Amino acid sequence: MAVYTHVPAEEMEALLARYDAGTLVSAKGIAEGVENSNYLVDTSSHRFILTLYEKRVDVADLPFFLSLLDHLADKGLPVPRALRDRQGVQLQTVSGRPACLIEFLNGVSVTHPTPAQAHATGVALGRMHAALADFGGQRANALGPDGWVALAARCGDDLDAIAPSLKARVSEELAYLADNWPGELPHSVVHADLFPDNVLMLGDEVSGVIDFYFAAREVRAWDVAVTHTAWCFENDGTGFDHNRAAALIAGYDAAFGLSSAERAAFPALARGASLRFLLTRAWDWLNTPADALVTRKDPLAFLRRLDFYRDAVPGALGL
Ligand SMILES: Nc1ncnc2c1ncn2[C@@H]1O[C@H](COP(=O)(O)OP(=O)(O)OP(=O)(O)O)[C@@H](O)[C@H]1O
Ligand SMILES: N[C@@H](CCO)C(=O)O
Repeated sequence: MAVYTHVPAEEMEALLARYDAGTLVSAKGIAEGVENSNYLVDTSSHRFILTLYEKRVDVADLPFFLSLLDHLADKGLPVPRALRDRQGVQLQTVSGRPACLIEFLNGVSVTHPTPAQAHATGVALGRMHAALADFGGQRANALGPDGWVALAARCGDDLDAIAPSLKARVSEELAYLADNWPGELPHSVVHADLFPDNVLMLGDEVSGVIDFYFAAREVRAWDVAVTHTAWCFENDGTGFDHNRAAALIAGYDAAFGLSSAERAAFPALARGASLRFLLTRAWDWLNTPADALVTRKDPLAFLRRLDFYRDAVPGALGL
């Protein structure tokens, strides 16, 4: 459930009055998502998403995110823009939180992707990377290699309360990545969180890519690795699906291209991707009160992925 901030109807109406967007018909809190509060807003003429930024999103980063959405939408990608009010303002304040009224895109998130859907996602990611080649926005990746070291230190000994010896396993992985991280590969602004719940699909077509709030400048192929970790396993990190992986990589390769250096580095990139989600989930696991409305995500689902990438021969990854 993700509605942290309640927005009274009167405040919703006052917000809509700033736009040429019709009058309020209904507003419903959206259960999915964990980071921000989201409402589905229907007016007499449109449907919107109202997002109130909470928790991890730093207000200082919002201009970067909003210009990124505009850049990708301008290039024809299925990315929702934050609407401008009659004064040209995108970023509003609603119930005391920074907020945006965002275009609604049709589509559903799949839970068991088919190879065709994984292929379409690879194509969408490749097109996004192509479109980002001339995007000048700058945001450092707080959840890149340095961030993992810091987050592991903040979790500290408590990691072992999640699973025996998890702290040692994380340290071993950080040491491996310190020696093997392919930081010399091409960088770009990347989505960095392209999980199935952030891709809207109609049949086998991608109708929307959402939730850019972890986007940052990083090794570009790391984004492919993040997507690989997110799309090619069962939720619990078991059951790697080679066909899905091969389809995802083929789609990306057709739309943008994965170089031989990026392929060679893929196991290390995928280990870094798995560690990123293991650590953020571990932190949330340790710091979310048991009675919170948000369902904590299982960190061990990414420990299983990490073990898989450590042990897999590169040819098994669908590259
Ligand atoms: N532009 C959009 N068009 C249609 N539906 C959307 C749009 N933006 C968000 N949604 C819906 O709202 C849900 C939550 O959005 P989102 O994933 O951005 O939330 P979040 O709390 O920021 O996310 P997360 O926990 O994934 O980091 C999505 O699963 C989707 O169903
Ligand atoms: N996609 C992430 C949540 C956002 O960081 C996860 O599943 O852990």
